[in-house]
Amino acid sequence: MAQSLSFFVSTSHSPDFTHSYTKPFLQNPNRLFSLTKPPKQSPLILSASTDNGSGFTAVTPEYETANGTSPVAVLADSSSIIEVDAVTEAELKENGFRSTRRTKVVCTIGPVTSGFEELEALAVGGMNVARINMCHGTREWHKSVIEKVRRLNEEKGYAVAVMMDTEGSEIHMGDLGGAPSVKAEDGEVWTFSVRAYESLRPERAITVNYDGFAEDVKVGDELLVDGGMVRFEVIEKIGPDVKCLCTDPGLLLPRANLTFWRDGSLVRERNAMLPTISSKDWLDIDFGIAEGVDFIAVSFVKSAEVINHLKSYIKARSRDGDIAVVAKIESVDSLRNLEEIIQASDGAMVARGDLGAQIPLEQVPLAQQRIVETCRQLNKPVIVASQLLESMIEYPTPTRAEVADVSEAVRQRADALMLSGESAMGQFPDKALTVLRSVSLRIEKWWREEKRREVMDLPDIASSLSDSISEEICNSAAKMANNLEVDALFVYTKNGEMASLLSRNRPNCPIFAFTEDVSVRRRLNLQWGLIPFRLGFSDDMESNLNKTFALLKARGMIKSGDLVIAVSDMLQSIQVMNVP
Ligand SMILES: Nc1ncnc2c1ncn2[C@@H]1O[C@H](COP(=O)(O)OP(=O)(O)OP(=O)(O)O)[C@@H](O)[C@H]1O
Ligand SMILES: CC(=O)C(=O)O
Ligand SMILES: [K+]
Ligand SMILES: [Mg+2]
Repeated sequence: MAQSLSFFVSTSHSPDFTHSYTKPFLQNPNRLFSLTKPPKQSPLILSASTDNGSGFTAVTPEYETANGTSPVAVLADSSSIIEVDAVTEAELKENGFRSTRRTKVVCTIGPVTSGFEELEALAVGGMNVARINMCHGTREWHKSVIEKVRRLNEEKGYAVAVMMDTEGSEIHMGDLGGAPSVKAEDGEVWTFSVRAYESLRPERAITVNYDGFAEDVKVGDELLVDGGMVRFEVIEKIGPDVKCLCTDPGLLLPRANLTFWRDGSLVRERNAMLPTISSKDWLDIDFGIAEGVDFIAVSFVKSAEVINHLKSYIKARSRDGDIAVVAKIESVDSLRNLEEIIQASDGAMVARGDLGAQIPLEQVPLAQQRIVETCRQLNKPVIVASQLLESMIEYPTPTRAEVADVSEAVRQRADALMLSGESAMGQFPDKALTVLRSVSLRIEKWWREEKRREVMDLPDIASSLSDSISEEICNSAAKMANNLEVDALFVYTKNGEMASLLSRNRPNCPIFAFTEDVSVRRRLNLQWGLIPFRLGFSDDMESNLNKTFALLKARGMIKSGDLVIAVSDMLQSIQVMNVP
C-alpha cells in the first residue's frame, strides 16, 4: 500500500542537512526515499518524521553516492527501522523513563468516539486498546471503527489493539424501540414477553430475549433490572406474557440485564443452560477473526470449557493464529470456577456491571481483588471495568468516590482500566481519559516512592524447563532492576512471553518490549508497564543492543549513561550495561 506523506529528513552526521520530501511511503518490507544531497560520513543515522508527527529512525546499512549532486538512494530494510508512536516518544523525551504511565487504558468506542478524529484524540490521550461491544450497533459500524483504528496505527505509528466484546446470552430486555430510556413508576403493571414488539411497542411492554422466560419464572418472584436499578414482582403469567408490578421505580435502559430472584437468591434454572456463546456470538466471532481483532472478550463465561473451545476454533480459522481470548468475570459461575477459567484464558476482565447484578454489591470489591490477584499469579493480564467514572457521562469532573475507586484498581496493580459509557456515549470522553491517566500516574509514583521494596509472592507457573528458565530470568531481572535502580528493562521477544513475565513482576522501571511482530506489539499494549516497539532483530544480542541504542538515541528516547538490563527469549540471556 503506497501513501503519499511528507517527510522531514535529518541525519546524525550533518545537522545542517535537513530536507522535506513528499514521497510515496511504502509499507513493508522497504521504505525508499531519496536524498538530494549526499551525506559525508558513514554509518548514517537517518530520522524521518512525517508531517503528521509519527516517525521512524533507520540506520542505513550502506548508501550509494553518485558524485555530489545526484540523488542518493537510501534503502532502509524493515530490520533497521524502529516503530513507536509520537505520544510515547514525546513522553519518554520530555519526562524521562520513570514517569511513563504503567497502567493501561481500554476505551469502549461508541457513537461519540467512532470518528477518525475522535479516535485519534483518544490515542493521543493514551488509549491502549479500543473495545467494541457487539451488544450494540451493526457489523458494518464495527468494521468501520476497526478500519479507522488500523489506519491510525499505520499512519501514526500507534499500537492501539482492538478488543471485540461478545453479546453473550444472558437474559436481557429488547431495545425499547429506539427510545433512550423509559421510566417505570411505582405501582405500575408492566408486561415482559418474548414477543418481538419492534418499533410498535405497546405502552408498558418489554421484550425479553430468552424464550424460556415465561416457563422459568413463578408468581411471587422478584425481577431485577440491571441488578436493582428497577424492581418488579411477578403477579401473573398469561401464555408468553408475564405481568409484573413495579415495586421500586427507576429508568429502564435499552438491553438492560434481567435477573429473577426467589426467596432471596438468584434463580438459575434453565437459563443456566443458555450457551455462553450464542449463534449470533459465533457469527460475531467469525467477523472478528476475519477483521483480525487482537482480543475477543467473552461475556458471561461459566467454565473453562467454553474458553478452550473458542481457542481451538480461533486456532483453526485465524490467519496468523493469534487472537487472545479474555474471559469476562460477571456471573456467579465464573467466580465459582475462577482459577480454571483464568488458567485457560489469555486474560480476564472484572466486568463489575453485570457482576454487581449477580452478586450482592458489597461483595464486588472483594471479588475484584481476588480476580486481580489470581490473574497476577497466573500471569494473565486483567482489566478492571465498569462505572469507574460513571458520573463523567454527564459531568466534566468525576466524583471523589470515583477517583478513590480508580486509585484502588491502580493500587491493586491491575494491568488496565476500562471506560464504558464514559467514552462510548458520554459528553466528556477525553476528560475521562485524562482522569484515568493522571490518577494512574499519581498512584504509581506513590507506589514507587513508598512501597519500593514490597514484593509479592509469585508462584512458579512454568510447565517446562525452558519456561522455568525464562521465568527465573525475568524474576531475577526485575529484582535486579529494582535493586540497581536501572532506568529501563529491555526485552527482545518473539511471542511476547518474556515481556509478560517481566510485567508480572511490576518492576519500578518501565519495560521496553521489542518485537518483530505487529500483532504481538498490539497485544502487549494491554499489559502493565510494557512500552511495545516494533523492531527487527537477530540472534546476536550484541548487535541488537547496539542497533537499539543507536536508534533510540537518535530519537532522543535514551541517552548515554542510562543503565539498562536487557533480556532476550532467543538466548535466554540477561545483560546489564550503560548506554554507550
Ligand atoms: N456501538 C455502540 N453503539 C451505540 N451505543 C453504544 C455502543 N457501544 C456502547 N454504547 C453505549 O454505551 C453504554 C455503555 O457501553 P458498554 O459497552 O460498556 O456497556 P456495558 O453494559 O457495560 O457492557 P456489556 O453489555 O458488555 O455488559 C451502553 O449502554 C450503550 O448505551
Ligand atoms: C463490561 C461488562 O460487560 C460489565 O461490566 O458487565
Ligand atoms: K458485551
Ligand atoms: Mg456485562
